[in-house]
Amino acid sequence: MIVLEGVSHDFDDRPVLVEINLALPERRIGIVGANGSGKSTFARLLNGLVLPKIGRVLVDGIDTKKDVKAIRRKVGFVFQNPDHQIVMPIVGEDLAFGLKARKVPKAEIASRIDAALARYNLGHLRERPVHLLSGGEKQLVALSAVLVTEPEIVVFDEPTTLLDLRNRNRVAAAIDALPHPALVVSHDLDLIAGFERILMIEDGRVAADGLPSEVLPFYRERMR
Ligand SMILES: Nc1ncnc2c1ncn2[C@@H]1O[C@H](COP(=O)(O)OP(=O)(O)OP(=O)(O)O)[C@@H](O)[C@H]1O
Repeated sequence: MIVLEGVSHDFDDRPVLVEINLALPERRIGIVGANGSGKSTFARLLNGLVLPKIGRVLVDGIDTKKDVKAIRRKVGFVFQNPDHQIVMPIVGEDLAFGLKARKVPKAEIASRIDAALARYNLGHLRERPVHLLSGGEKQLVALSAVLVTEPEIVVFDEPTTLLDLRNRNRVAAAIDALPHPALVVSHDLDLIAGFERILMIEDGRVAADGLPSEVLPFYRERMR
């Protein structure tokens, strides 16, 4: 479980997150908020991409400031733009990258990549140059590259924003089918409407926290 204790963060003395206290045990948590409200920063705190200036973020009791390597192993992060995440030119190489960094044996790397690509019927893309993939394929490859490292929790930062409707639906189905607990930052309210819990961030604070049926109508009203 992820816990935030008295978390505040600023960039160049400009407050971005203020006094956040949360325990996040649910399997599906959505995070909404206006542009610039602090959602990405919040998401990045959860796997140590951002370390809080004040307070602590704990993942299964481990402080992100104390053991960021362990946190990265536990919490996978899927970026809004897969181009910011995919580092190798060929799909299979990209999936191998994180496993090599974790010193996974060669034979196991091959079988884990096969299994990860098979999950989304992407096996035929294994030798494909990344730049030839469609947006939806790229996002699913980026998700596969995270899942192949076997994280316990997955954080998504606006995973459907860049996608057309068909690809958005593929990624939504992938998130839905994921056995992992997932936290999803999104402006796509349909994507998170079936989640267990929604956090609404406003000016760096948690302005609403509850069921989608409570928080989403409130958020829609705030955005009018
Ligand atoms: N690395 C950084 N350095 C300086 N300022 C930053 C940095 N990252 C974010 N900010 C600023 O912090 C504020 C919150 O940004 P954040 O990306 O967390 O918002 P967001 O809610 O995810 O926005 P959006 O919906 O537009 O993606 C913004 O004003 C942004 O410009």
